[in-house]
Amino acid sequence: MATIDVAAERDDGGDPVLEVENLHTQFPTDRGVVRAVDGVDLTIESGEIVGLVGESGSGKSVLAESVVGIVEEPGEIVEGDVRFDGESLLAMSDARRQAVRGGRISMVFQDPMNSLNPTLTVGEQIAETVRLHQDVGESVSLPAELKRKIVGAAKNGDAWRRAIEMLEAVEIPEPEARAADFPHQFSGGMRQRAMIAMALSCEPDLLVADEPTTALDVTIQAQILEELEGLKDEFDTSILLITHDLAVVAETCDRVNVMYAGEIVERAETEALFADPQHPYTQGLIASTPQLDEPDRDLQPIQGNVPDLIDIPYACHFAPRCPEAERECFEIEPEFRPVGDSDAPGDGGTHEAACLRRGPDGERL
Ligand SMILES: Nc1ncnc2c1ncn2[C@@H]1O[C@H](COP(=O)(O)OP(=O)(O)OP(=O)(O)O)[C@@H](O)[C@H]1O
Ligand code: NI
Repeated sequence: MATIDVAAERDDGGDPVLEVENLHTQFPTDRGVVRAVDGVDLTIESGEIVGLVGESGSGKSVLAESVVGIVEEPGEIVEGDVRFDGESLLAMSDARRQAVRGGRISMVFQDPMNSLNPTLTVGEQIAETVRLHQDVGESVSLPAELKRKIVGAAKNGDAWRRAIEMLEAVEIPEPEARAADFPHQFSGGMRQRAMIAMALSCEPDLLVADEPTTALDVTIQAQILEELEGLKDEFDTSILLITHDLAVVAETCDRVNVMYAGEIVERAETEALFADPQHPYTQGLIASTPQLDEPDRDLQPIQGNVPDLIDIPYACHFAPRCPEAERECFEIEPEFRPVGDSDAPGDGGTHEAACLRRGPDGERL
């Protein structure tokens, strides 16, 4: 029996790190219940970068906050599950949940100034995270591999040295000198790198990055995304990358989930999504976004706005803005089904959309 357990523990390549199942997260307000996440399924396999895209107000950040456990009160998860490494985060004890979320899941936000402490040097903050993580490693039963890593880090020297290594890993020049700087002495791009260093310093299995480069100029953004990809390999971290920027997704992600008004409407390998977008919302998003390879193409904005998530009276949330909507779209809840050309590169039958008017093999219904 013991050998089976060990083998099962070691052989975890390709298993989902994160499984979000039928998740509903809501905020009660004076005006009614905001259904910010309204029945979302989403999976991240080990070693993947998975994108989550959609217009402002579609519920991306609330989904991320639900995964990381920082939904703002009185908001709460009212239905569904979030499983990490096969184990329900919602069902586990508070202590264990805190240990898992503190040690194995990290989050990076758009504005690092809100997450970095202005009164501590950057090095001190990263070192503190390293120390905290070492404590977690002692007090909780973690997989053997992770424990080895933690013990390794401790042996490597103190937390300060580890902090400098992390700053070096995210390519902060002169990391030893810069570790003694305060956050305001860093440029925007460097602060974002420092945030990523801090998030990765506990060697998480999952990094949730919510618009990590949106505030930065395009060149720095590209550099940081490239680094994120490198760090993913170096630290063996899976990444959920949230953005409203399709170009970022195209550059960085293995798979993409498109979110609209609290729901996922399409998911596919990145290549298949861009080569053959299926859901009218995804098609609208792509048509309204400048593409690197066709910078001169006319942009077609999607008509209308993301609806108020308080009371959506129609079955397909996109129906009122959809050029192809018919009466049934307002009445019948669309289920996910395979769409597009399953023989196309990168498809492999994993391209799915929730639209009554789409079927397999590029069928228009
Ligand atoms: N604390 C809160 N109280 C009430 N409603 C909230 C709260 N936080 C988020 N919402 C609502 O949930 C919905 C989804 O918001 P969310 O921030 O997740 O969107 P988003 O897709 O991340 O948008 P953006 O691209 O602008 O970041 C919005 O209607 C928002 O007003
Ligand atoms: Ni957001």
